[in-house]
Amino acid sequence: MPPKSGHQRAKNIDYDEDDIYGDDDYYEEDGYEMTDQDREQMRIGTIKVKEALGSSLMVSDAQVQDALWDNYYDVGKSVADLKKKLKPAQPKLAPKAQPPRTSSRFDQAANAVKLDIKGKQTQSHSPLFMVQELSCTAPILASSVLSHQDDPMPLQLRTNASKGCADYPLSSPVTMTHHYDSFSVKDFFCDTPWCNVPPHRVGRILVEPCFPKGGLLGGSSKTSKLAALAAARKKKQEEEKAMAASLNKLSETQTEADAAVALLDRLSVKEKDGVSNAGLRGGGEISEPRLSLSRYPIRKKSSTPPPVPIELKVEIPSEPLKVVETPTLRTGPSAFASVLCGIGSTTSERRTIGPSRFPIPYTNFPGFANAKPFAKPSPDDVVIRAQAKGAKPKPAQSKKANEEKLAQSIDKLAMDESPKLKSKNLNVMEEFERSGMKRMANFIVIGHVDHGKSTLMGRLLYDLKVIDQRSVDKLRKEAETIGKSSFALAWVMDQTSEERSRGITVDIATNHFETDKTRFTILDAPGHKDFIPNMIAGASQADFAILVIDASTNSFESGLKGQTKEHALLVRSMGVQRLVVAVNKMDTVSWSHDRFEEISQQMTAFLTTANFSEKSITFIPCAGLTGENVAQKVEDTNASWYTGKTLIEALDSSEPAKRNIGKPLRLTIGDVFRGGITNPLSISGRIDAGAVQIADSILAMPSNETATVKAIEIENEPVDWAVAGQIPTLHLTDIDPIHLRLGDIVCDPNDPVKLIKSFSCKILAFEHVMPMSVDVFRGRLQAEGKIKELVAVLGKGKGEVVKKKPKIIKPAEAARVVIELSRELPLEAGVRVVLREGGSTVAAGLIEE
Ligand SMILES: Nc1nc2c(ncn2[C@@H]2O[C@H](COP(=O)(O)OP(=O)(O)OP(=O)(O)O)[C@@H](O)[C@H]2O)c(=O)[nH]1
Repeated sequence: MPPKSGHQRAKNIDYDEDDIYGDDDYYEEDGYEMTDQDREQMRIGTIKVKEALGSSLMVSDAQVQDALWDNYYDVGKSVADLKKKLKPAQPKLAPKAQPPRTSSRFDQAANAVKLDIKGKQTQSHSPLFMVQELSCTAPILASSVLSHQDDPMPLQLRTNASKGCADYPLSSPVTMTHHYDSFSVKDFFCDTPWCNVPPHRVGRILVEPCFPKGGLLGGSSKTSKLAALAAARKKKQEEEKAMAASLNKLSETQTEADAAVALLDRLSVKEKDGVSNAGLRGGGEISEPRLSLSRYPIRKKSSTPPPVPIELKVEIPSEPLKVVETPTLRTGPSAFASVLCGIGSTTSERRTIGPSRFPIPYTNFPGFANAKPFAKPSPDDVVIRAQAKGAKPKPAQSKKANEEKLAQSIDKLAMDESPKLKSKNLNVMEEFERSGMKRMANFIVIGHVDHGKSTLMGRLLYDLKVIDQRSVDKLRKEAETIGKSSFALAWVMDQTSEERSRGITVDIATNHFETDKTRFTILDAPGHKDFIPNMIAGASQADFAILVIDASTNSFESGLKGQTKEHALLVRSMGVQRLVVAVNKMDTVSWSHDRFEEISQQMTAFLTTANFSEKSITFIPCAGLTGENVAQKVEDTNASWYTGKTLIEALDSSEPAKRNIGKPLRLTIGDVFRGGITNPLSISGRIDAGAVQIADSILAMPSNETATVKAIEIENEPVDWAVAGQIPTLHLTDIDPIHLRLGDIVCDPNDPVKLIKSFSCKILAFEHVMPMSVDVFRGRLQAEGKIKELVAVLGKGKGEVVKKKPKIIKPAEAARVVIELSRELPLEAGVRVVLREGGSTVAAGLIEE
């Protein structure tokens, strides 16, 4: 039978729903049906409890069963419970107020529980609290706080030792009935099993340190030092204690010789009235022994008995111990000191000796007092003066002259690290003519983006065996891996990772090939409008240009609106006169003759208006991807209408550009190389005019710094000289790399290019031009500037003045303008510049005298 109210409650905490439910939702009423086994246990238990209680206590069956229920049928506990419960109530002691400092953590926890209980009580008038299970092996407080709103019961605290605690019977298993106000922490824990554990069975938890103690093998040395200090203090205290104890003992047994000896070690006797320590050691009587507790540790008593008992009378001072003065440990004077100073051996004697006891040597000699040994020059001085008289007098030199001489000598000391370059003093013009070398030509490949410039050049190099099959296969494989297999040939020219990943050319790429007649340098320009400045830089080095046009439907037309026209205009502005127009991708239009004709006509019309002469323009149909009509004739039957030249043949038949070899050196720097082991600093670029040879001195502008040409290479071959039209690599010395930048001009130091900030030039307008801000490009050199003045509109043919001081120059008009730069640039007459504004080219110009 369940307890009278039938309220068996259990705290039902669903941790997952912990946050969802409020406090009241935690407690759930479970109806509990007693099993047959319960009933049988209850019956037997009731009989046993009643037997145990005997007739002394009047107890009802219900009470017994309540107790048994509460104690899980434990007869002993139920008996104890009932005995306690049915005893007349003891007057209750008021719980002691615990000082806050001594309250244990348990107390604090219990207080917290109490507060919690109080809080709950304000909601329900008489809650029942049960501390259900307390494990004694690991005393963890498992409290189940149960509330029952409908049951106005007084506060009950019920404890129960778990099964494992049967060995430790509770001294007073209780069912306490208190009003909640009188509930105290002491009551709360009074019957906990661990309170009654015999001391000898109380276990101790030893916490092993996680880390080794400080010391040699690890840990902080700080700990070990502190430990050592503490140990030293402890030891000292023990010693003092031992000393006091031994003194006490000594006072009782003064005659014990070994005790006296031990004590002697702790005694320090002050020297008094000339009585030395030696006297004490000699066994004399000690008049005033003083203890020096700190200096002399207690000597361990020898296990062997002393051979001769020494009788000593030791007076133990009755007064408190005083710390005595440290005995003087100074030794007596050495034999040498005694002889020299004639001092007695005792300290007192020494102290009384004054300076009079140190006689100054030689003072007894006659005339000592009047002697003036330093009045005359020393024998050494006499000799030096005599030598000085014999030497010739030096001419007086001014300070400045001395400094100059010193500087000269330092200059002589300075090591010339670079071996002096010897010039062969060649007549380069004669050498060039005598060499019979192949014609040289640099051409720039221009055209709208993706019209197939790089592919065409890759094919050209491949067909001419400049690159081998293996390299092309490798490029094709690499291109396939990123899904751009059609770009494999283009990658022969586009070598940077950016160019390959983007599939466009970014900067000028150079390569070389040669035919029977000519050595060609390819300058592959980017087609994208963002890289026009790079294209301009390439154009400044070109003798002629290949304009690549995509023949496929709509591509040609979109190119005309894009960079096809702009590039053509720019190269013309840069002085390029000859143009090979490669009508590319003819395979995409099945080698349509009509398409080729259409493109040729439209382009001729445009190019002639851009100042190209018709006879200097050649149209070649080709397909760079397939290689048709590049190096080999096209075999496609659809192309039977074409009987003209291949692209290579067209290039080879072009007239070589005129070379200005006889003019002063002008080289535009196209590249600067640093960090080579044998050649730490090199530049490359096209020689626009003049010639250069090894050991020549050159001047870099605008830095205005000179350098020496250490060596020259053309197409990786060492040479002694290079002339206009070639693109050599010059290895330099005697200059800091910071003075050399792309676009700078290398010139003859005897005939340098001037730095100018303002100039007059003839321009060809591509857009409307008026007084405005422009970016001025001279190859890769660039500076901000302003068109300050529109001087005149010029006739296109002869350049005569058509209109003075125009307000605006229309596209395709020629004009003379004055430009002012924000900074100085190396510019001179005959140099071509490009004027750009807001990302588009507005005009190209030729600087006038
Ligand atoms: N069908 C066909 N496709 C071609 C031909 N030539 C080039 N292409 C393709 O055209 C695309 C662009 O070729 P590129 O050589 O990179 O063009 P590009 O003019 O050098 O491009 P940018 O240097 O970025 O201006 C590639 O996918 C080529 O495979 C051709 O003759 N026929």
